[in-house]
Order: sequence, then structure tokens, then C-alpha cells
Amino acid sequence: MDYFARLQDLLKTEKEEDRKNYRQLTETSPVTARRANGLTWYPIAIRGSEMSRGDYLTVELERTTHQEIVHQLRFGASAMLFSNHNPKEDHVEGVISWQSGNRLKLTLRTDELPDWADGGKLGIDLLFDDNSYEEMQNALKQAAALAEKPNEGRLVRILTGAQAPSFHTDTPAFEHPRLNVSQKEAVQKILSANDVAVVHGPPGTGKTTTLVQAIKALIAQQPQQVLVVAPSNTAVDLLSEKLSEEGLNVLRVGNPARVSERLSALTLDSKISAHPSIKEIKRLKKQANDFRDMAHKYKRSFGKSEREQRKALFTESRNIMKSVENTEQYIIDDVISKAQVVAATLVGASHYTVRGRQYQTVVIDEAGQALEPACWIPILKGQKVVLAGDHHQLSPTIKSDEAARKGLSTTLLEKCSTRYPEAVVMLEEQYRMHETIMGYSSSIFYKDRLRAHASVASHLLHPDESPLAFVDTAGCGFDEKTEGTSTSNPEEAAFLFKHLTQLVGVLHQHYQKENFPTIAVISPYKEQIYLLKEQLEHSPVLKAYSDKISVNTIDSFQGQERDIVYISMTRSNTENKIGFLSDVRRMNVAMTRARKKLVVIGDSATLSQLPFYADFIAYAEARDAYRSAWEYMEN
Ligand SMILES: Nc1ncnc2c1ncn2[C@@H]1O[C@H](COP(=O)(O)OP(=O)(O)OP(=O)(O)O)[C@@H](O)[C@H]1O
Repeated sequence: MDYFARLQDLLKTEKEEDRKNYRQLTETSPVTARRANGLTWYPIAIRGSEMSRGDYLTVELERTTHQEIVHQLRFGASAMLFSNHNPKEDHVEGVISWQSGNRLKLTLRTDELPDWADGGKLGIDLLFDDNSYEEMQNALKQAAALAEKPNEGRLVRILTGAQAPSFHTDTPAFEHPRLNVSQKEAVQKILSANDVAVVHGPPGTGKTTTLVQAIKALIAQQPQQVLVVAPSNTAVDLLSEKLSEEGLNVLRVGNPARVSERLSALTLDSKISAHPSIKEIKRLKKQANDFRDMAHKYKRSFGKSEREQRKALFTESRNIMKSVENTEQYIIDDVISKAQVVAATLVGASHYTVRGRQYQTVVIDEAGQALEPACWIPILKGQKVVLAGDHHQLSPTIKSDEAARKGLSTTLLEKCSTRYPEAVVMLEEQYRMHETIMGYSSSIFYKDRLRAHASVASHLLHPDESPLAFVDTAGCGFDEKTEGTSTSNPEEAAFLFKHLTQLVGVLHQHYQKENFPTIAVISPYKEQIYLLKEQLEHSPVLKAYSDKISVNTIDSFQGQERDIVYISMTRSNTENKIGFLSDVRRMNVAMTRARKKLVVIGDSATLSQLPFYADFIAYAEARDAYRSAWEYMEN
């Protein structure tokens, strides 16, 4: 089928580009550069080791210097333990089987540690993620084959546009005291869909709340195990927690990104150790060890009867271990089958513990950020799929421009929304933003259909504080600086903090430290973020509020909210280049993080190149929210 052959090609292009980037980052860089890029932990120490299934050795490793750098050494990734004395020869590969804080466990593809591991200077490198690409390619191949099978390929044909979806017409209206009208409509759509339903959740509209209730309702409608997946561990964690709070039995496959007792109780390991039959296993293991010890006592006796005795003891010990394995498998099967919800990342849905399972319903959250080939991994395990997300917020990160241009950046969510409007319900009431903050985004992206709930529609930091400001730096001479591919604007950064310091000074009179408003300072440019962070460090007034202020890129704020949001637009040049500010979805995310006050600082002359910004500035002007930076500089 053309559809999948094309996707397979695009994915191949993407993989090549990804691998190229990875090589550039790793092969020529010294360990410190790899560490700064989040690909390496160094130095590390071995804290313990144990045998795991299949005679593999699992070693526990710890970063020994304090390192806050964000890293990518996560559960499920392939990684390599190396010695920096002679890294070319002294290395061994494995898979990360657990990670938390500064520790991780690496399951090696061997049964013992090599000698060089005693020599110090150890580190661990992330390896290229072949496995995820393989899983995606396999899923695409399987989907293509399935589409040709008249009796089995229905869902595949529907999702690729070859056949229309159908809905029950007799599903009773869904009622729930805590959901609003469009949320109830979304649950109703999910219940009535035979094949596909789409929940379009603009910022702050309660998408998670809706999905949780929909999953409960699905299980009440017909007892079943639901597969719940998302591209990021953070989203999977959030849903797992909420579903479990609602009393559902959730199995979190894989390794939660966040450390919380509630979450770790949902993992397979934790459920296994809480299982009633685990006592039996412990007893059997002890018995097997006792027999083994007894056998070893015959070591120095060479008589025939001793030899036989010894052999019998070993056999007995081995038999017991067999039964241990059987019991373990029984426990695993029991734990998995009791789960009402299996929660994992898209690729994690094919983890060996749940690999062969089928589900009636598959729910994909954050589908606006999910690469389509990755979505096919869980979709093939279900009969019906629910896609939830917002294709007007950030799209999946794609490394190959060519693959992106040819369509890999278009998500299945977007395709289904366009193809089947009858399957889509948009959540229309939002619980985050003052209506003036919401207004521009709503008019550009959501056909003016968003409404602010009464509890937030007119909330302000203080009756004298306006909800929106565009501060124009045009003509101030705040020129951007470009080095390599990154852009920054030191004077804009300094100005931003001056403005923020003033605001904090005013708010200081109205708020206690405990309930002081939360603040985000964001910019699309990494280099600008470094600068902003540095300047924040040197501002004594703001430093006193450092636990209230977060500074980071737009991408890292998706899904979050703050009372006050400052956006440093950074670009200011005479050639009118705006680079990736032209991705207006990213701007949509930035602007909709603010609850009570949004301050956008930028150069109107540069920004107005794009109608999106020209219109935003006009929107601000019409609401008396336009200011020139000169006004502040004169004060
Ligand atoms: N029907 C409702 N009535 C009152 N409050 C609600 C309702 N639905 C959601 N909320 C509130 O709105 C906020 C956002 O809800 P939720 O976390 O479900 O949103 P979301 O859409 O998943 O967020 P995001 O914008 O990150 O996608 C929460 O504080 C939640 O309590």
C-alpha cells in the first residue's frame, strides 16, 4: 500500500539524519561535550550488580559529581559502559532498565563485568536508538499487510482514509456532574465511536480530566483493558496517576520519569513484589539455595555414591528454580491481567512484558506531538482508537528537514481531524487564561470558539494590573546577536528583567511570599535562555523569588501554566529575519501558558513581517496593551 511505503521511506530519511546528528555529537566530541549534550554520564561509579533474567548482568551506576544537566539516559534506551582510559576498546553495551535521579541500572549483554571496569574512569554513553526505529518500521509493515485483509484491516483502512468510520446512534447521553458541556460531548463521542474518536483539547480545556472520565466510562460500558499511551513519559505519568486516583487498576509499563510513591506503586516491579505469591517464591529460592549449598559440601568427596548424591541435589535445586520461574511468570500474568489500564509510551507499548496483548480501545494522548509511525505501534494492538491533543500546539520534533517537508511532521491527529470532522469534539471552555490573554489565540487557531470559564475570565494579579502587554523595542537599538545557529539579544534580556523587577516590586506590596504569583520567562532561543538565566542569577531582587521564577524554552513549557508569563522574542534585525518564530504553533503554546498576565517583549518592525505578529500587535493596541520600551527606559 502506497500510504505505508511512503511513511517507511520518510522514516528511513529521518533515521539517517538522526544517526548523522548522533555521530556528529558523539564520535568527534570529548566526554565533556557529550556530557553537556545530555548523552553521557561521567564520571560514574558502580554501586552494585545482580543477575537478571536470561543470565544477564545488571549493574547499578551512579553519577559521582553533582550534575544538573538534563540528560537522555532513560529507561529502555541502549547505552554503553566505557572506560575513559581506552574507550575505543574498553566498552560493553546494554539496555537501561531503570533510572532515577543520579542512578541508573544497565542490563549488560554479558554475564560478567570485564576486568577494565575495576580501573576507574568509567562513564556511560547513550547509543543511537535503533530499537525505536525498528519498532516503528515493523509497525508500518504490519499495518500495510493488515490493510489488505478484508476481515482484519478495518481500523487501518479507516485511519488511512480508505474507508469511513462508523458510530453507534443509540448511545445514551453521557452525564457527569463535574464535566462541562463539550467535555461530556467528547466522552459521548468516545463511547459511541466504533473505530475512531478525536478529542481536540486547546490550552487549559481539561483534556486530561475528560480522558480520565472517558476511560472510566468505557470500562463501565463494557469491562475491558484499555491501553493508554503518549509520546512522553511525563504525559503517561500524569494520566497514570489521575486514573489510579479515580480507583482504576493501572499498570505503568516502563519507568516513570518522575519519582513519586504513588507512581512507582503502579509499575510491574512494584506490583510483583506486593503479590501474595511472592512469599512462595522467596521460600522456593531459599530451598534451591540450600540444596545447592548441600551439594557443594560434597566437593572434595569423590566416591560414586557421593557423586550421585551431589548430582541429585543439583538436579533438585535446578527443578526448584524452574518452578520459581513458572511462579514468577504466573505472577506477571496475574498482575497484567488484573490491570484495567495499561499505560506506556508509544514505543513502550511493545515492551516484552505486554508485547503480544490486544485491547479493545487504545487511547493516544498528546497525539499532536506524536510521530505517526510511532502511533502505529499501539494502534495495531487495538480495535478502536481515541486520539487526544491539539494540532495547533507543538508538533513532533523532526530532525530531517526533507522528511518534515514531505509530510512526516503531519500527525495522524491532524489527518483524522481534517478527514473525519464527524469524529472530532473540540473542548471549548478553558480554565486557565484571562479572556484577553485567550482572545488572540482563540481567534487565530480556534475559530473564536474558546470561552473562558467564569472563574478565570476576568482574574487579574491585582485590580490595577492589566492582563496583557506588548512591549515594543523597535528603535531601541536592541540588536540580536547570531553565533552559529543560535540567536540571542542581551539588551532585550536586560530590559526584560528591568520590567519584571518593577512588576515584582509592585506585587511585593500585595502578596505574601507563600502565595506570590508564579512566573515564567520564556524564549524560543536556547542561547537567549542561557543569557536570561545568567542575568537572573545576578539580580538580587529577583533572586529572592527564584523559587517562583522559571526560565526555559517554549518547548519545555508545553502543558504547563504560570500566573505571569514573559516572552522574550529575541529577534531584532534589519533584514527582517524571524527564523523559527515563523512556527506560529510554538507561539500559540508560549502565549497560552499565562493565567493572569502575559508580557510579550519584541521588536515590532522585525516581527511584523509575519501577519500573525502584526495582527497580534494590533490586537494589543486595540486593548490598550501596546507600550513602547522607551516609556520604561525613561523612568
Ligand atoms: N469541568 C471542569 N470544571 C472545573 N474545572 C475543570 C474542569 N475541567 C478541567 N478543569 C480544570 O482545568 C485545569 C486543566 O485541566 P486538565 O489538567 O485536565 O487540562 P488539560 O487540558 O489536560 O491541560 P493542558 O492545557 O496541559 O492540555 C485543571 O485545574 C482542572 O481542574
